[in-house]
Amino acid sequence: MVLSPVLGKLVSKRVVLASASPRRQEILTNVGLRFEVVPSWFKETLEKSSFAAPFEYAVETARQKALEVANRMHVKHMRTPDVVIGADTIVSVDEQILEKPVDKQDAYRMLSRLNGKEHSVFTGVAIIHCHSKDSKLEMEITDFYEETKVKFSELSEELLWEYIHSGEPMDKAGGYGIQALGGMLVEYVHGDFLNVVGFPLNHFCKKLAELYYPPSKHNVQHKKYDSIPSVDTFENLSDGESESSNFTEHKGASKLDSSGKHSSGGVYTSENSSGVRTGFTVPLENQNGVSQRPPEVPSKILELMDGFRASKALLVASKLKIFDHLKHKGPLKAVDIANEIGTSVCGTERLLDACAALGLLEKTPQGYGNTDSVNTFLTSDGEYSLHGYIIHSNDHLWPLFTNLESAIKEGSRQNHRAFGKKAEDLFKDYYHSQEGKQCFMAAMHSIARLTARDVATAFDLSRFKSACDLGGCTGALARELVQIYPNLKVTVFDLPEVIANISYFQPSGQHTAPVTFVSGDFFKDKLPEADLYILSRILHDWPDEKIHVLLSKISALCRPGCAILLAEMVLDDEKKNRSTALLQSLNMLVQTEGKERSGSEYQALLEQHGFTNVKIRITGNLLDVILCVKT
Ligand SMILES: O=c1[nH]cc([C@@H]2O[C@H](COP(=O)(O)OP(=O)(O)OP(=O)(O)O)[C@@H](O)[C@H]2O)c(=O)[nH]1
Repeated sequence: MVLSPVLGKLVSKRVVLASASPRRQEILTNVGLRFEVVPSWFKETLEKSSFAAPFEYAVETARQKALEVANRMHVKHMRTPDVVIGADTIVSVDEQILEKPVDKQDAYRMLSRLNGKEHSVFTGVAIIHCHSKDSKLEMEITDFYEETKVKFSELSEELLWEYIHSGEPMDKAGGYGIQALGGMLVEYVHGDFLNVVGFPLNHFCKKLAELYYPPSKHNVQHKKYDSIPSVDTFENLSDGESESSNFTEHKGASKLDSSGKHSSGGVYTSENSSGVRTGFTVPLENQNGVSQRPPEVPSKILELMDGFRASKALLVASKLKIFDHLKHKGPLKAVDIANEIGTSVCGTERLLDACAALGLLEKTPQGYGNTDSVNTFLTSDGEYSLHGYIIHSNDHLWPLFTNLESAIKEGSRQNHRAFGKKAEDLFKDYYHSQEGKQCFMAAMHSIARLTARDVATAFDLSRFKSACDLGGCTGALARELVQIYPNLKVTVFDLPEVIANISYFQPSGQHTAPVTFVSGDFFKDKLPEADLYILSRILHDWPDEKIHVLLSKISALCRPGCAILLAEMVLDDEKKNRSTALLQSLNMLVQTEGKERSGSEYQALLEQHGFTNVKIRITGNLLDVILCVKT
């Protein structure tokens, strides 16, 4: 994820959002931040006239909200959080500060003031880093604000009252919610939209970047409410990490005692002349006597270098069903999990700690527990479980990938090296045992479940009466299609050994229109007739020659107006951008004669068989979708 180097810094920390605002919770949850919500009890009653500018009021209120929560959590429960985030949003118009209206009349007064005019929305944000030392709370506080200008249209009295009666204004600064009905009142927005909604996410990420990757000294801004430091892209930041890069001290953060007062002296780590935090400085000179510093740590390279370790930790934890145990019995201590699954305590503890540090598990004094996304995607019984694909990756793809070097040298698949036998046909290899068959089907099923909605809705398919999903395996996509298009009759066509095993994957107790299953080999046997032929993750298994055989068979059955829907990872034409798809192409190299292709390559293949009007949708999910029509 693009922002992960910055937000990743918070993954292992206990983060608390000191706000009851559902909008702030949503904005931060949407970017994957995990935090507890502890609404602040601070009353927003600071004397407005004592602040020189409206933003100072918002910043101070945000600070007080966050300080109240940090102190309360430390004193009351002795559960000191690592980071507390507070925020306060106000509207400023004609030198007046507007907060949330107290009643409908108040909302009317506010909205009348804003009517037909431009106003400013300020959100003040405070980020407090807490440390408990000798049971005393030490805090380092960073604050900032963001301003967005919003202009209201000229609105009639009637419209204002209609809006007020909707109830929406009551818990919103300035008496409107730009993200909902209030959006209709707004003529323009200059600046960060989310700032108006209640949380300036962009500035927050930049502030984190500034805190965790301090700029070199000549860039440091000293003014209290100075401009945002320039950070080009978050992903390019070197995180210079190792464990020592946890927040220590930075320009712009002031050290506070538990009363919120600034204290002198402190825990500053030293900064060398280039602003790099070090414990001590080693002078380095090259042969010419010019002093040199080693280059910044290449975090992206290090991450890739070690990526296989993280993958394997995830695969092994899944294989050992650790996530399943934690879902049903967690939180559990390492020793209890080790006893449950029959593993060593020392090894299990290391694996659990690694999974926690990777953000998969939560580690608390009660033990280890799953995060929400692990419950959804990594346990074997989750509706959108990837467990099947993970086991396939561990047992099948991993051994193949260990032979990638040979695959590159030889340009061919490596089943013989990985599994000690000559590869026949891709599917014969998988289906040689009942276990292999079910493992492969579970893998395909889990990807199909996760992608089916996006594939089915990438284009409007409502004009088609019948569809045939060639190689449709367990019917996961077919079922999604009949749900979305109730008039569509869908047939799944797959090998007899697949059809014989579909009962394991049928949903229980769901009353959806039935899907028909027909067994056969799409290269050899007669295909069912249909208006729409679906090939989801099929063409990438095969070389061009085989694809031509299949497409010509389909083309022969298609009348004009019939269509083909492909679901594949589509490469960009220059083959340089989509790393997931490019890595998938290596995955096809180690095990098949197929490959991933670009949109133009698919278009060329399809057009040779009379399928034109090729449209491509990049879904943002694992599979992209191509629709083309027989002319
Ligand atoms: O367009 C929109 N403008 C503002 C909002 C919401 O308004 C409130 C602002 O109030 P405040 O900053 O005091 O925050 P509270 O909701 O009281 O929560 P705290 O516990 O943090 O004090 C805020 O919720 C904005 O989201 C909006 O929704 N749309």
